Amino acid sequence: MTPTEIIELPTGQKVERLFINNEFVESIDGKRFETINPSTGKVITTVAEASANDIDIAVNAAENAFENVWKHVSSSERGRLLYKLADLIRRDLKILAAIESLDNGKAFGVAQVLDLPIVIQSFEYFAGFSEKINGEVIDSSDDRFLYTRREPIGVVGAIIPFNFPLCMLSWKLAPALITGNVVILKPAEQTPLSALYVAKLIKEAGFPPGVVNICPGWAEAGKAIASHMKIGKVAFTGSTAVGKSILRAASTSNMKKVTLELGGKSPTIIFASADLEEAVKWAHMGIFFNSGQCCTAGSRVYVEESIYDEFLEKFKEHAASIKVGDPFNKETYQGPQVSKEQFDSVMAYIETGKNEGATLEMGGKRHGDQGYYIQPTIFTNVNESMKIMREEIFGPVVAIDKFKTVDEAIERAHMTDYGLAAAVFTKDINKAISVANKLKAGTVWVNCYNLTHASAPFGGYKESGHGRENGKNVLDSYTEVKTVCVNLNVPI
Ligand SMILES: NC(=O)c1ccc[n+]([C@@H]2O[C@H](COP(=O)([O-])OP(=O)(O)OC[C@H]3O[C@@H](n4cnc5c(N)ncnc54)[C@H](O)[C@@H]3O)[C@@H](O)[C@H]2O)c1
Repeated sequence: MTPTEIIELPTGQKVERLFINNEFVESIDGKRFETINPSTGKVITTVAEASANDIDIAVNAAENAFENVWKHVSSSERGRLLYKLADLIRRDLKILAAIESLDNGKAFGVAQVLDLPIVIQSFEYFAGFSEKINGEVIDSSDDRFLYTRREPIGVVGAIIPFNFPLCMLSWKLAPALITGNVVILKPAEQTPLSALYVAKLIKEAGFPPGVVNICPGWAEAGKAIASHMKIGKVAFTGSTAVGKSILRAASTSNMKKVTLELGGKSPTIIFASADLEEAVKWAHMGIFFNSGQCCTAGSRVYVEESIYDEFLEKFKEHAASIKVGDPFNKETYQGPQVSKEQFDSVMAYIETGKNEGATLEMGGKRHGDQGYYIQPTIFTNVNESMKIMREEIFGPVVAIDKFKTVDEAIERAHMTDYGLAAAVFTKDINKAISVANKLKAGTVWVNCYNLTHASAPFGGYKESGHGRENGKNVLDSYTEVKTVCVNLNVPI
């Protein structure tokens, strides 16, 4: 199957325009941009590019759909539509995994068994909240009758990154829709295709026109969403720098609600009491999964001194045994970086690491002679004043160092502005729980890495974010709570 055939399947229609009001339309100014296959560097296709004017049109369509249709659709019907969408995604799982792999570069096999099941789980988990999003009656113990209502916010903006295009789409759409909101979603400029394929499925599932609008574009479209006066909430996932600009835009426009899922520089702590084989396997997954393009990437690994040499040897052996290459090859685990810009940025960090005096233990070079592949790269002899230990690299680059005491491990784990995730490896349950409880991170994995669940809150401490996604509490961030107070002394 050629890339073009994948994009055209299954109806013959091409998914390369803006999806507004359940129609695929060109942008107002006719602008288009290229989306590139990162494993070859060649253009897959061009896609209509949303400008601020297109966002305005989408917001008006969404507002109209909210006021005239969606507001009046029952919660159970909203749940039914989400279940239907999940079924259609399950039906077209291989096509979606192929598009994701083609546009992003992630391994096709991994997209099938990890990304797509997460997407389906998200839609089904939140569909299950239909008829369960209720207010409450409050006993005031006086002459008042108090109750609360949970109402949708209205038009919600969603801006997502390139690393998990479909997962991030589902984490935003599912809670927004089940709570009765309408959505304008902007996929990342590097990976617009899978969201547009989902747009076709949204129409097929029977969502009314205007309820979901998908507008590919660049920063201009994102800025238009963040500062739009009719958008009541923006849910953003991406870099901390852009997250800060979203917060500023929200505060200087209409004070829209904001949730931010941002970057990380997550520590992995491996104690001598760990199962070494398991620790090697999971720490590898922690950094090299998705070519290191994970917000949670375990890019700083701290190993207890007594097992450091053995761990390093085994980790290097494991890294060398993992297949890097064509994402459509069944054996492949690590594909290319998503774009030339990301490739150049990661290679520049590798140069910085060398110049800062870290020891390059393995990798550090381009892999192959086409596309944006980078060898799995390991640095040792590092310290927290180095740029490669402080900044998010977003590539297959890990820094490994040794520690002597628990306190030292925790102290060094905290030497970062981020706080998205952390991991602890030990067979000592008391140590595992005590260290996990102390770590300042939104998720702490014990003897595993990168496992998420729709029912578990996900988000960051410190500069890794604002608020949480997933879990039942995320529904609060998509609803307004209204208190109604009735004076019982006035007969009605
Ligand atoms: N915490 C999480 O849940 C999570 C998950 C995935 C990725 N991330 C983070 O995402 C980043 C990588 O993704 P990226 O490079 O696509 O991030 P990015 O911040 O460059 O872009 C994210 C999105 O924001 C848009 N955008 C860019 N500039 C904008 C602006 N000024 N105003 C509004 N929108 C703008 C982009 O077009 C894209 O759609 C990493 O920092 C990673 O850690 C976080």
